Amino acid sequence: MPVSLRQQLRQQRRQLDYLQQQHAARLLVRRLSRSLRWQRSRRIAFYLPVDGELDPRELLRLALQQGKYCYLPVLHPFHPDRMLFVRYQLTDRLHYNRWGIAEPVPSKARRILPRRLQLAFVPLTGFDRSGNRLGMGKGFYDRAFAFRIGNSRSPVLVGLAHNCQEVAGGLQAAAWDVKMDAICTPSEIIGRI
Ligand SMILES: Nc1nc2c(c(=O)[nH]1)N(C=O)[C@@H](CNc1ccc(C(=O)N[C@@H](CCC(=O)O)C(=O)O)cc1)CN2
Ligand SMILES: Nc1ncnc2c1ncn2[C@@H]1O[C@H](COP(=O)(O)OP(=O)(O)OP(=O)(O)O)[C@@H](O)[C@H]1O
Repeated sequence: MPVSLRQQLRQQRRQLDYLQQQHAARLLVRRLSRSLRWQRSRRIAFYLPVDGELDPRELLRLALQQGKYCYLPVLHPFHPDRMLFVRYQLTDRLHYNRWGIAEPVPSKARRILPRRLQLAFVPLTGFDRSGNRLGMGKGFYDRAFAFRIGNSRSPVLVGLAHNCQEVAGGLQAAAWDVKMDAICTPSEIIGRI
């Protein structure tokens, strides 16, 4: 995997200032909350942003208000390369994982199997127009949604990204890479949701 490309893209998103981040997050809500896919989905995975990632928290608040079931990624307490999805509600206490990302407590009763999600918003460092994604480099999302490489069509995977995260020349996909069904940036939705 191209370490320097990942680093370069991470640096670019980190350089966006507070107002640019806020503006991007608002455009994202406007764009996605109108979509039929959003309206039809009751079980949705979000993430809590770090490192300049496009901030889906406004979208998360809207989903909670609308009575949807919302889930966040949590690093598996015993398997270092696995990630769980855990239900989140506004009153929940969050804990910081080893990379400083806030997570709910992964109690068994609140977990959901990734295949039961209807829609998942996926963080990324880079994307191309074919839905290829470059992540943080640990393969967590690729492993969690590996079943989508077969013929499964659900959940719909939507990568969220700032415009500056587009890799114009395209990304080389590895065999294990799970493609996004769509990429949503503040200015457009690329692909079908
Ligand atoms: N907001 C958010 N949550 C997420 C992810 C994500 O990309 N964004 N993940 C998506 O997978 C998982 C966490 N994956 C991560 C993978 C690497 C690093 C990281 O910062 N690594 C160090 C160096 C690597 C190391 O320690 O060996 C670094 O980049 O400095 C952080 C999160 C689950 N939660
Ligand atoms: N389905 C899988 N099963 C086993 N290992 C996997 C799987 N998917 C990815 N990996 C491993 O994870 C490593 C990192 O993959 P990659 O660089 O594509 O991560 P990423 O998509 O950028 O990261 P992330 O999903 O954490 O944001 C690879 O070396 C690969 O061996």
